[in-house]
Formats: sequence, C-alpha cells, structure tokens
Amino acid sequence: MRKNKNKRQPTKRKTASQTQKSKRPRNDSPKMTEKDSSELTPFEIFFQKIEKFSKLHMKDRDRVQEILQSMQKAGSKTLQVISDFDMTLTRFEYNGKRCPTCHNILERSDVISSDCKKKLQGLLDKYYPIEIDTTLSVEEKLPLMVEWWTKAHELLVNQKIKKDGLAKAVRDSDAKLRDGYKDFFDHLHEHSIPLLIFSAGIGDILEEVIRQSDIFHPNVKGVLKAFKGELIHIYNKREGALLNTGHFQELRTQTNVLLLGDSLGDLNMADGVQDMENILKIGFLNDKVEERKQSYLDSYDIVLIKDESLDVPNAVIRFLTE
Ligand SMILES: Nc1ccn([C@@H]2O[C@H](COP(=O)(O)O)[C@@H](O)[C@H]2O)c(=O)n1
Repeated sequence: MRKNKNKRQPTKRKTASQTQKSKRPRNDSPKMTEKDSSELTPFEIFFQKIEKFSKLHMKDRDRVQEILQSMQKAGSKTLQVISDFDMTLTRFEYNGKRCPTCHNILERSDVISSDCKKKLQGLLDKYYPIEIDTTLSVEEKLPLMVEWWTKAHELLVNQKIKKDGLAKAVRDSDAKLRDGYKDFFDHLHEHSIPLLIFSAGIGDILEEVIRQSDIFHPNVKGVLKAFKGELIHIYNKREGALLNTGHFQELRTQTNVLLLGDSLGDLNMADGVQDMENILKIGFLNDKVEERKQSYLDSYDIVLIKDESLDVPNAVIRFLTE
C-alpha cells in the first residue's frame, strides 16, 4: 500500500431518545451563532466547529446535539466505535481516480491470472450498480449480493493465493485510508476505546492494509471474513453482528456507540450491542449522491458528502474524550 474496563456503576441516566420528547419543537431553537462567542459553552464551540464543515449534512441538528451531549456526559469509558472498512475508513477517490476496495486490491494484483481478473471485473461491472441502485429494495438486492460475493470468492479461492502474496498485493496497490486516519486510530488507542471494524471485504487484506499503515493497535478488533465460514456481504451485517455476542458481551459497559458506514447495510452493525444508551451514526455518501442523499439523511444522523477525510469523526472523538 502506498503510504500517503473499568466497571461502571449502572446509572439511571436518561438517554437522548428519552429526553427528546420533553423538548420544544425541533426547529425553533435559537441558532448558536446568535450568541456572543464569549458566552459559548465548550459544547457550543465544538458544535459550531463541526457545522462549518461544508460537506456535513444533518436532517435534525437538535437531535445530533442531544445525542452528543448525552454521550459526552456518559464519559469516554462508555464509548465504543463500530466502523465499516471499504470506502468508510478507506478513501473512495484520490486525484479523481476510484480507490480500490479490499476485493479490488486482490483482483488488480499480480497474484491473480489475467483470465481471473477479467471475470472479476465482469462481476464488478454487473453487481456494483445493483449494490447502489436506489430503485431496488434490500430484499431484491440480497440474493444478487450473495451471488456476487460467492462467485468472486470461488474465483479467488481457485487462484490458490499465498499469504505473502497478499502483503505484496497491498503494498503494490493504490489503497488509501482516509485523511486523518492516523489521528483516528492513535487517538482511540490512547484512550483505550474499542474499535470494531465490521467489513464484508477480505479480512486478510484489510488486516494487511492497517498493519502496513502502522495502526493495527490492540484496541482494534474485526468482524471480518477470509474465505471460510459465514459469508458477510453488505446487506447481512445484522446477522454478522448477532453472531458476535461474545465480543459485545465483553463490551457491555460501552453502551455508547459511534457508528461509521458508507451503505445503508452498515446501519445494522451495532445490532448486537447490549443495553445501548446512545448511538451516533455518521454516514459517508460517496457515490450517486443526488439519488441517495435523502435516504442517507433519513438514516444517518450526520451525512458526509464526498468527504475523503476523517475530520468529522476525529472532531467528535476528540470532543467525547476531552
Ligand atoms: N467481489 C466484490 C464484492 C464486494 N466488493 C465491494 O466491497 C465492499 C464491501 O466491503 P465493506 O468493507 O464496505 O463492508 C462493497 O462496497 C462492495 O462494493 C467488491 O469490490 N468486490
């Protein structure tokens, strides 16, 4: 890759969703910009800062504020981060060119025969438009996604790739983590905040990407697949999450979740979290923006449109750990 528990006493704290109903109607709260800057609280200063990101969109800013304030009150020891990998922690584009997913890293490498490359490219051309098609329901897409993953994995398994071939494939690739990735991984590590990477990509490749970037810290865990076991594709992450009850049981005091994803399937990644108090969902909208904007705004609390950085998640994590 080219580089570019302490036990907490359970409290009867109200969650953001419980307090929400007692508040005044959504959009008649005074805008913070109307205040003199010397009167601003640390939270207001932080929130003004993130609102200035031009690529940041929210359907309900009051709700985002409530969640963030509730999460901050609970403290960073209650926080866990659950993130998708491809096109969420990695860049979608660089210098106008699409960046590869874990699958693409392998597909474009020397360890794959040219015949296999052609077939895999054919699968990508057929199934990726289906993955992002807004006119099809998840139920309609599901069998087709299983078909894509299964066919691609069969082709890859037949290539009999060796482990050292994977490291080379990553080294030679154009894969790039989003700008600010080092700050993201290092800061979570410094504050012992668990990071669960939940990916339908190729687990061995993903691990190699983060290893080669020197950010594979002990707080990073993965729900990933190589070519064995249950198939994880982008629309069955709920089932994947529910298979990982052991992990979520270990993190039962981390009841506040920051979720990062780039597809609507990623919204289910936190379904196994026990006794969840608050969840802030940040979604990266990378492709087919106009068609998909409304559904992302309806599903994610914060939507980052064509933002190739982790600046917003980093600002949120810094605020929650201050
Ligand atoms: N043969 C395939 C199958 C899937 N993809 C892409 O991988 C992404 C899934 O990984 P996440 O980390 O996002 O869960 C998904 O966006 C597919 O487009 C692929 O490139 N080749």
